[in-house]
Amino acid sequence: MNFITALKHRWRDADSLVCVGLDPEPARFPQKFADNPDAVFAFCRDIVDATAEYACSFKPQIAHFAALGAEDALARLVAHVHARHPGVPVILDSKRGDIGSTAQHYAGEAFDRYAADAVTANPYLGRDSVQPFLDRADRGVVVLCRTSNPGAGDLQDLLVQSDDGVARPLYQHVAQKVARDWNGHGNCALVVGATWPAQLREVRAIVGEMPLLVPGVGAQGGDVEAVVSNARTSDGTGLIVSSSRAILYASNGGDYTEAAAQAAKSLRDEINRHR
Ligand SMILES: O=c1ccn([C@@H]2O[C@H](COP(=O)(O)O)[C@@H](O)[C@H]2O)c(=O)[nH]1
Repeated sequence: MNFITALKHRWRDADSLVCVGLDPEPARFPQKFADNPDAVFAFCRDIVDATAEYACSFKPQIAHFAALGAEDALARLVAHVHARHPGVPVILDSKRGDIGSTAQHYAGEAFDRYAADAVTANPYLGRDSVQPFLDRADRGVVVLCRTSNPGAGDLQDLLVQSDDGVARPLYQHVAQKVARDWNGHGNCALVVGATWPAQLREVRAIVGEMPLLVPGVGAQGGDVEAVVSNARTSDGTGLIVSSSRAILYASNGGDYTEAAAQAAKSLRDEINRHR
């Protein structure tokens, strides 16, 4: 089953648009992990198992593992999700992009080494840099469009001449390109931050039913109601609303799994009240 179909099944079966972000920061782990040499894997596994019933997907962020030399933990974590929670897609957040010959290896990294169902990709180098990801029709390609960070507009809002001769902000041009030209296999999605509700609405108008990965609720302060009302599709889905720190570190005490589960459940319920 391809990524987009698996995601749709999961939206329906879990009645959830919540994506649980996996951004390990050992300094924020509960005390019980202090002497555990496999703490990164063990903590993330516990969070996965506690939150899976409320999750439409998981999103490990690769830098959080690589900076710790924990790539092996990341590979085992993805394998754990596939084995214990089949049908819950894993989106590897690596934001890769390079010339085609190197991008080929980035696609191998995400889909073969880590067995991710989808990957985030940076479109800045152009279509050929994303092509190795696009070619994997069974996997998803989640292209950066209007990111959640404060400086997103520095470049993404610059006006560029689109193919139809009209000047548009770069993020709208990216949305148009991906929806009209790059999505031949129907395996694309876009990243648009929860911190930008007006832009979410504009992107939704451009891309139709294409899934949007929306980070920025929780720790970054994005408004859930504004996200859902501006960017859901006509059937009340279309969104992968990602939250990492607010779920992972809901408690650093002995109740960390219950607190994470509660945080994921309450985000799911809040989203569902508005869709
Ligand atoms: O525009 C973007 C793209 C990716 N991210 C990533 O999402 C999570 C957000 O973490 P929170 O703790 O929920 O703030 C993190 O891994 C980012 O690298 C993003 O925030 N914005």
